[in-house]
Amino acid sequence: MATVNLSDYRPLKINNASSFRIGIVVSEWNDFVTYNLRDGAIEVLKKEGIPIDNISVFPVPGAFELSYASMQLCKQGNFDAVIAIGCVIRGETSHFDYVCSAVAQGIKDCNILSDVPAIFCVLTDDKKEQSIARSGGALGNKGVEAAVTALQMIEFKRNIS
Ligand SMILES: Nc1c(NC[C@H](O)[C@H](O)[C@H](O)CO)[nH]c(=O)[nH]c1=O
Ligand SMILES: CC(=O)[C@@H](O)COP(=O)(O)O
Repeated sequence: MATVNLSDYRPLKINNASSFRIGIVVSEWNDFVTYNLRDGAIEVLKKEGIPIDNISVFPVPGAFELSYASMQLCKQGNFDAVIAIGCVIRGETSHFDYVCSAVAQGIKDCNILSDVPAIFCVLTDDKKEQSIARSGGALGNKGVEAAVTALQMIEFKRNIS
């Protein structure tokens, strides 16, 4: 299968990006993946003009905890967008399904129940190799895509205000 880098993007050139404040919640489970997602996101935010002091990173134990932490940040009102970063890799039991479903619903709830865009940057993979490929490997970096999405959603919100 041809490798497709899903993270190629053209600079967004967003107006007033220097005023944007971004919260990043990153789970430490599978940190060999989540830290690469985090770094990919931060690289894009800096490229697009977000001052590093406007980017706040908050670690949590696992993907399941992303919901609580992201909701807290969204409701706090100090950020223009929150990016939830995690990596869930299937094990032997159905625990994978419960964790993935819970965090997807939890981040969705942040969008519905708060006024702050919450970006779902959680890999839900069957194999470790799939996660590696999507966190700076042959298939790009989902953290890059999440950062682009965050900026686009902030601009969306400002355009409708
Ligand atoms: N197996 C993975 C987990 N499991 C831990 C849960 O996310 C959670 O921390 C625990 O159930 C306590 O509430 N977390 C991941 O992020 N990735 C996994 O592969
Ligand atoms: C996604 C998980 O929680 C997973 O790592 C748990 O592994 P297992 O299903 O083998 O207990």
